Amino acid sequence: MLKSFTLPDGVKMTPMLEQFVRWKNEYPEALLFFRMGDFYELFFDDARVASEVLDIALTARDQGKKIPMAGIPHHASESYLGKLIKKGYHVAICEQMTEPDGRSLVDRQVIRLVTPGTYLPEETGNDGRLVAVRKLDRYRWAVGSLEPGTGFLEAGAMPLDEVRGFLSAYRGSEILRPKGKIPEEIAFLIESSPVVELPVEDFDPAGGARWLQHRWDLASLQGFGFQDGAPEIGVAAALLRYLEETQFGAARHVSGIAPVLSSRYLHLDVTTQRNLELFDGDGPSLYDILNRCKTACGRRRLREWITRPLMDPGEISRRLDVQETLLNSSDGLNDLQDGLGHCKDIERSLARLHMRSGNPRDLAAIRDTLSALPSIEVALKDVGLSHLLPCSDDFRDISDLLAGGIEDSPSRVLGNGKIVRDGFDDKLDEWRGFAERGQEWLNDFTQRERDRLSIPRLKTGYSRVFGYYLEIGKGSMRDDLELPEDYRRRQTLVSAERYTTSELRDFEERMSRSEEEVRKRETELYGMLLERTLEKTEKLQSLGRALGNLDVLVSLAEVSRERGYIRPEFSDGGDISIKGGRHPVVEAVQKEIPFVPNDVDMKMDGNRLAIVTGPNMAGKSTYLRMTALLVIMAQMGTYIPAESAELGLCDRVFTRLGARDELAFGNSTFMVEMVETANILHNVTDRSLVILDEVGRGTSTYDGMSIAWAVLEYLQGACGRCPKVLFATHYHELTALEGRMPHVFNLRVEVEERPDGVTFLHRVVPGPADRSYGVEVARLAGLPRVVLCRAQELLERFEKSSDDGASVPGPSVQMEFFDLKGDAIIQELASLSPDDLTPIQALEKVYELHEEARKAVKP
Ligand SMILES: Nc1ncnc2c1ncn2[C@@H]1O[C@H](COP(=O)(O)OP(=O)(O)OP(=O)(O)O)[C@@H](O)[C@H]1O
Repeated sequence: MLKSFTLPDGVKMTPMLEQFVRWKNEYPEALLFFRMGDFYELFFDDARVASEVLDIALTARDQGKKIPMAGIPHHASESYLGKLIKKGYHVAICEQMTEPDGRSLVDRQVIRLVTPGTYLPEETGNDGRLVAVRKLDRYRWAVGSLEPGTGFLEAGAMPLDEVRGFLSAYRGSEILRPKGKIPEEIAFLIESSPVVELPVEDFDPAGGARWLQHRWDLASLQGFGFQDGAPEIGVAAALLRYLEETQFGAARHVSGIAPVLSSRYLHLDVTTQRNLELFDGDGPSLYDILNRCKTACGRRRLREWITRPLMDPGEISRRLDVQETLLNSSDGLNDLQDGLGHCKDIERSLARLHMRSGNPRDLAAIRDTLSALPSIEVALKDVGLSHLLPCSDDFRDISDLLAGGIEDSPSRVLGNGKIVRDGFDDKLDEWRGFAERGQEWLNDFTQRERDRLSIPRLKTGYSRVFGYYLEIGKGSMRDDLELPEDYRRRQTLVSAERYTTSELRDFEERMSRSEEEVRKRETELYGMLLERTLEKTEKLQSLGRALGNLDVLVSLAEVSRERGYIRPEFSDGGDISIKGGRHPVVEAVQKEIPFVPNDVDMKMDGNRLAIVTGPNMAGKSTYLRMTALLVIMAQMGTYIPAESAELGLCDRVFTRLGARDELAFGNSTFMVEMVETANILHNVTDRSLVILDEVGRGTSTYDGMSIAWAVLEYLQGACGRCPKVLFATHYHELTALEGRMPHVFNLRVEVEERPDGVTFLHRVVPGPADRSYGVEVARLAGLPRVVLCRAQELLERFEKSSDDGASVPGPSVQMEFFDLKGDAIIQELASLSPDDLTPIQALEKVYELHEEARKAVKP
């Protein structure tokens, strides 16, 4: 519980401070942006935080400096807000609700609570997202996500590994969860995210369903694909309610809910997304290579496509068909890129307008996009792809209205610059004309007064405090100067006197009225344009979605055109056959060395477990990753870098490649390696592709090799599934498994041995590698000569003693461990049913197995 805010000792309560304290106590966890004229002021601790995070001056409101204060100009508040939100702060915006009249206290109210997940900055690209998670029981979790920027709400119930994938896909989002201890299964995934704890009742499915039905005026949510009582509905309702509560209004742009259907997508768990560097990595990611999108809607959608490749061949084909059409028409592709270049992020603009953080520029963004629509429509029609966009006629009325109504570059803020175009509204034009003619009148008046007083240097001017005035410099104040009777002194300056007259006062009144009228009328017209636009929310949202999808398809086609990708074919079986495959990122980055294409051939009922050996640096990892990336790209429905490819659909890509993040949470490298391996072994399916790079490396050679061997054995048969596995290893002993185990085959990455060292050919060919060349690679890396010589000497000695079966135990000793006796004991153990044994029987069994095991270890 946060302590309620009280004024520090010695600070005198004033009406304004009373207002501050009241609002601060309503939102104790947020920094309070307290609007005072043209500034948002922060006080006390909030001011200290803001001053430090934003690097702005910390001043004080009172002479005793007991009220620390920091100010942010209202018109520049967005960027400051962004910095605070990025650091995880919540900000409550407390606005002035009445105009200051100099007499009574201005009324103030908090009108919006900005949080990391609900923040929609004016610049696109850093949108927040809300994610909610709730543990249902030992096996199931309910999760959901809400994109305030587009209004997309989804929810689902799923097992832990899928939840982890889901959470990792949306890492860094604001997480909503029921109050209580963080379930440790997901702790490492959410610990670095801003987390909001809500009462458990907020996640109640029945209450949530009732609320959503009422909210959307529906009798049931079954139309969205949710059964009555589905637990994920509670999560969805918690998300939407939180958004509405922070925005102080109905988020009308969230108008439905989609199920998270794990069977619809190729599942990529947290580790895989990171290991394959789909989005971030040390260098460019897959996203970076594929992203040629022109719009923020497209970039958002591309991320989604990469995170969730498809499982439906029909849907994949439809995406590929569009790209094929675009690739057959270079002109069409270029025209579409041009057209999309004029589109803005209308999904976000709509959301911002709904959430009251929008401004006239958001209407201009919608207008610009609608204006670009006809040219895109023509380009699509020319290539026969009209069905990809809603018809532009649907938007003609709103497009014309906005085109005629909104200035080219309207002011962001109402009442501070032009928003509505001249010629759009007679009344507005009239008042504007009046205000403009005012300047002419003032010029005439100035001239008249100069003539009347014979002071050619008499001036007129305007100050916020004193209004319009006539100014006579001290130098023009002749002794005989008699000021006309209607001159009233307003202000005395060192060098001049300022006056007003009744005529000037009348003018001032007329001017201020006309400015006020302009502001009023413009606000009315803006409100009307806004309302008319928001009436089209659903249509505009689907237009935004369609433009985003089109942008991705155009982007992918452009990359394929440039890099010579091909269309993958899909087959019903589960085989993977790729001819001349290339790694999309390595190929793009490594410009000076041509990428050596390689084949991948794995059969469901034939060779499906490849043991990939070869020296360090030969290209084993690259080959493994390439295979995974090509499968992912193909199922995203994009062309791939290869000569040809025929693929069966994969439902999961698992990878065990490296360990990074979790080290920070106290796990050793080996532990992380084993946890990830365990996850794979538990969840692998017939249609999974498993990429294992040097499993067992993190421990002693014999432990490591034993584990690697056992893992392979398990994947080969004991798991009861038949996944496709690529297993890169330096344990050459494992290559002996080809022929001993069905489905296992060897691949090696070739090198050329020369007298002066080795050359990496990066070519993957059948068969096992004969040795590691580790010492040669160490030489290439520049290890001191003396170390290299010693290493070579030791290597020869180890190899010799291994051959002799002498002091250094050879791998063959270890291999026997897995032989028949051990297997028999395991079989025996597995067949036991512990619950059916009496304690005596159990003890007897332990003695029996112990005896067997002893014999197996010491025959
Ligand atoms: N097919 C290829 N064509 C061109 N260059 C390649 C190819 N494969 C790999 N390389 C280059 O070789 C480098 C090393 O590759 P990679 O990391 O895959 O080797 P590795 O065999 O897994 O090494 P280690 O066993 O040390 O982990 C890559 O960074 C890349 O620059």
